[in-house]
Amino acid sequence: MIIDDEVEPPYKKPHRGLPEDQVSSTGGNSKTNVDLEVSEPRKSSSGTRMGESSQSFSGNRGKDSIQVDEENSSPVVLYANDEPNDIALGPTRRETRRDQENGNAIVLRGEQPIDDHSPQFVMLTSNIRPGKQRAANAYNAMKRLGISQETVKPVLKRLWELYNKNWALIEEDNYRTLADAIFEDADDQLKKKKPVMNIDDEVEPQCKKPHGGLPEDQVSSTGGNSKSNVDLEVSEARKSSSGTRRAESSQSFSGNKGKDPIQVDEENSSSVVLYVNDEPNDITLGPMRRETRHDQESRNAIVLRGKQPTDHSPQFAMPTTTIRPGLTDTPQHSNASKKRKESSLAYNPQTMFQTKYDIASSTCGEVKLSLTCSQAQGQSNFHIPSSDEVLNFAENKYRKSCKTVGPQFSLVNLLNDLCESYLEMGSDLVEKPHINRTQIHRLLRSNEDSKKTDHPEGVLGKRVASNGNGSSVSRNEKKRVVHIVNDITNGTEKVKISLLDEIGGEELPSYIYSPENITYESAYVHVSLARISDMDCCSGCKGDCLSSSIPCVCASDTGGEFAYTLEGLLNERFLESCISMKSSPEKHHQLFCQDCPLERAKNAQYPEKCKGHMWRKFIKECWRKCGCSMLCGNRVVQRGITRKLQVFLTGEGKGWGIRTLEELPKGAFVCEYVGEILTNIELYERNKKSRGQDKHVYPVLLDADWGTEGVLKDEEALCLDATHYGNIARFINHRCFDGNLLEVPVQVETPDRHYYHLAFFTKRKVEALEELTWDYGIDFDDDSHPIKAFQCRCGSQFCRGRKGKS
Ligand SMILES: C[S@@+](CC[C@H](N)C(=O)[O-])C[C@H]1O[C@@H](n2cnc3c(N)ncnc32)[C@H](O)[C@@H]1O
Repeated sequence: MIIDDEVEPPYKKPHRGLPEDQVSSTGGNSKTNVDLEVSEPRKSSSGTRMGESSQSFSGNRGKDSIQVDEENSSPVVLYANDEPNDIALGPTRRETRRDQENGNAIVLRGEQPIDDHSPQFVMLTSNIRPGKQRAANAYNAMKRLGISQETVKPVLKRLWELYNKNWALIEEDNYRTLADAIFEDADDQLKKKKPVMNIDDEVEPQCKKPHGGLPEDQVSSTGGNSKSNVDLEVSEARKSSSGTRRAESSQSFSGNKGKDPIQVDEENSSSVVLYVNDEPNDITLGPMRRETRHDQESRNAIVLRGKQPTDHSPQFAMPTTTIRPGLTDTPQHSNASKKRKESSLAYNPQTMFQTKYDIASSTCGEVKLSLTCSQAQGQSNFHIPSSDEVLNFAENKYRKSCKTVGPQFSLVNLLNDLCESYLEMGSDLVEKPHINRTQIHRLLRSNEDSKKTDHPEGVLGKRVASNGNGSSVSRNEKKRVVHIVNDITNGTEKVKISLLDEIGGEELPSYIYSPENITYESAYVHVSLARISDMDCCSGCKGDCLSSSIPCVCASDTGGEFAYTLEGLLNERFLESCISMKSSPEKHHQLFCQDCPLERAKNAQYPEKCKGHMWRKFIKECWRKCGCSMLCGNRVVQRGITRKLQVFLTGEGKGWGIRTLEELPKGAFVCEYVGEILTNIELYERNKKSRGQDKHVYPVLLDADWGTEGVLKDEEALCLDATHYGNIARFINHRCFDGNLLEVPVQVETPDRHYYHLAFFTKRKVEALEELTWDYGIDFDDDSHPIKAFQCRCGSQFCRGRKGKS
């Protein structure tokens, strides 16, 4: 293979994440298909073919990972040192390295490594496959934060799928989302992993598993103590007192506020008990029970307070824990500590925050965690605050930000918050350095913008220098919290539906995901085979009713023509007529009840006259008594969600919304509206109780058939309320007139039209990543309507609710 120095490098700007001036590539064009490589400087004489010693990012370390087009290729060989798990955030050596033999190739510039752990980057090869290259870029960016490729890989893959293979979204803000996802992952792992080990036994062999959730190489160990260290230990409240002494200067948090701590270190220690309920913690979304629990024995508690549980509240999920001064550096643990320390330099959020922690788990479900927070080191004006001071401060902070234990609870974050509080309390600075994700984001961005350093502390240092007070982050600055939930359906739908908050600042929605409607209490929903007459079903059909030349009886309600096409879309004629009915109801039938259940619910004694309900076309699907298969083309809504959808934070003052991750053709079924089936009376009762205080409202009326029969009984006048139980449709926002979805009543199991399914279909082709919206049909001037009006921010030129209620 010939290396041609003269040839224009194909990738001039190899890496979005790396400052351009730090990486350059030479080398010629080639057809070489090269996996991203990191290799030792090699003795290879060819200089062209990657030898045995090369390591590829695709995981085949030590193997020959590239295919070289012998004739045309000239790979750029890039070297990185072979230190595993290095801290990536250290200043790096400014240097240029070359493949000695071929005189080409890698040019890596950076600063001198401060120590042996400094990684060196990496790599560009000519004609790297774009996907691979972008993956490698991502690995690089993360590596610079000390996150190993092994850790990044699964998260990156997940994000990549989540974003529908859209690399740009992953690369945005210098991989901020990726970094966040890795954090979340680590948090999740921490939460999920059941601790194992009797914490009372402090002998070395029982601390085999250093960390409840992270792989061993991701757990760091505290080094020595310093005056500014904070050591937190998390374990079951216990009586043990042996082997737990730490150096005199170590400081522990105490939650017991003046009461006797759980004595561990007789001289210096005090303990904190964190109580969180102990149900499995995998309910991602749901109203949360916030509670305070005390350990009877120890009388010590960090109190996580919040609202009283509601009827709908699932419980969340952490083992009972105690925080107390360090155990991990005791002689008994020294081997394990050492081992952990050796491997602690891989990904570890705490390393990023300059905070280290030791975690050990026991066979009886306890976790011991020691946290060292070292930002305070070197701050001349730092004093060690009292434990009570810190706890009060942290508790207040939590109260203010409503950070109660919920689905997003993370022990690591909590500990980190405590550390931050410690720093804030201990520092005399007006503005304090919050070393948190916000900081990391800023650092990432700063890295990209300034292209000056790989070292976040370097950036910090400059900022510190710039304002002269040791800090760059305003205390009041709003924290940016980015959430990613992989599947909000908790596996109840056939497809996963992710949730993404790229903006931050919004709590995760609080409700229970339900894929199907469920009666709350009094609603009359009678589903039985006996109610389905022969005229209502096609018991003689087989297979797919749509494939028959003569439509079966199930099409009779839709004029002898099925509502669906062979492609599974809503029939154009049917769709257009529904759209027309909705957009100009006056031209079509308005139905008026003799005795309107809505008005009755408002005023039972003197109900006002019915204001009218829009008459709708129904789709009647094949159902249980029909002979066709579940794959029949006339069973679309009942097969459930099939499209790739995502809940996202809209950032337009509308709260969460839904978007599609794939292009949707016109007439595509998206989802149905699922909630609790309530009577109107029940809905009014709920509204009365909430007194309009709820931020968002989630009811829809099932009034498509009101007024066609005589007087509807209260238990037959129904609505769906997705406030507490609902599916993804609860997130669909309103848009005046030109929303891209249309709601259509669908009969799926009963001919009774007072209960039906409300299904959403696209009114037109919808592009990937477009928000999905429908017109709620709100009268923004009607204050008495059960679906409360809001100040509309739909952005439509036809908006009729801009001046509505705020
Ligand atoms: C069914 S929920 C939709 C999901 C909601 N955005 C959320 O975050 O949970 C309806 C509520 O969303 C908000 N909303 C929906 N469409 C809106 C719009 N066009 N402008 C402002 N707020 C809107 C209103 O608060 C409304 O009560």
